[in-house]
Amino acid sequence: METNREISNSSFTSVMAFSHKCQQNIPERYVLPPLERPNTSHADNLPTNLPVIDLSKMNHPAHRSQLINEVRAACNQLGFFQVINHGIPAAVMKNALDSAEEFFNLPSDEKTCYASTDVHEPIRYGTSVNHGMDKVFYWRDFIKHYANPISDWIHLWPSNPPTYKEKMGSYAKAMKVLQKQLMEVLFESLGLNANYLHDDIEEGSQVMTVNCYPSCPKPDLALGLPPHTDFGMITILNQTQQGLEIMDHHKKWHSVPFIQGALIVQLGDQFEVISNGRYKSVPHRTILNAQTKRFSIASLHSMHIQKKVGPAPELVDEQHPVAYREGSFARFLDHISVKSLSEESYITTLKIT
Ligand SMILES: O=C(O)CCC(=O)C(=O)O
Ligand SMILES: [Fe+2]
Repeated sequence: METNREISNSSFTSVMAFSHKCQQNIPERYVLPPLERPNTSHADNLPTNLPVIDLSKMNHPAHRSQLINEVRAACNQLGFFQVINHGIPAAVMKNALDSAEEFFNLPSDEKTCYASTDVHEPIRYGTSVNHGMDKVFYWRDFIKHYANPISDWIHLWPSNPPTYKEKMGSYAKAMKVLQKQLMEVLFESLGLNANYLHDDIEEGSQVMTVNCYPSCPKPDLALGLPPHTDFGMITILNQTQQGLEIMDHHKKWHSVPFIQGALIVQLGDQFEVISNGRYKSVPHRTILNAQTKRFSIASLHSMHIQKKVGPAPELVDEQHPVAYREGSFARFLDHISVKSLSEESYITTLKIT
């Protein structure tokens, strides 16, 4: 019997392969309906002051409360901020992005051996197909792999380029440390103990999604990734150049500026539920560039996939009644939720109206 991996392997065409062939036009199925195109859906191209937070304040008792206030303001406003002085060496960040680029530049058959559409596979190479809208494809290739605990999974990660495991592995470990620090700050910003859910976070899941957005001859007609929210607690993102857009509470899109050395932090749906809706997960999407390829690495941190997540009892009172039912996010092995696209999103089903 043919396995899922063999089937998708034999019929798989990457966007990278298309982008080599398509000099002028893109295949019809990548062309979005006019209202979903990047330039027609209220994209805000004016520079905006999106929050940038200096994490070195974390280690100075005199400055920590200022940091907590900045994080609270950013999360109330957007569910998004960038961090600088986060302690991750520049070489670790660069090595991971270089490994991503080397991997995607490999000949097709070295990548398609990881191709699968089965979200249970611990390592998966693919192109984006939007959930439930099977006519719409998005202009990116990705490789996704489990990282927690890294010792259980790293042997499955690509062996070529030869330093991939080591470089991406160091980056994954650094992200795990950073997410714990961020989680403490985030919980404090909600008035919770910094060690809130400590054990659950320790045993939680970490998935690395490594994205390649090839240059696109018609960047106004397609998207790299559709609008979505990440389902987990937080996502930490490292990128080679600008391309991410986030949506504010007025449904206005903002381009996220590229800041050398910074990392992007985004709140996911699980954090929205735990915060009892005080903070909202941030809808985001990626736009394309006619000239250059863009690489990004999203480190997705969530509660264990089977764990039921509900609002923190400390955040429920008369002014803030329970806003979400408790539920497990097990169906989101693929990590992408669709809050901003559809009323049928999972988080909407948990919401108590
Ligand atoms: O590439 C980016 O900037 C965003 C990636 C992303 O949203 C994801 O992998 O979920
Ligand atoms: Fe995302």
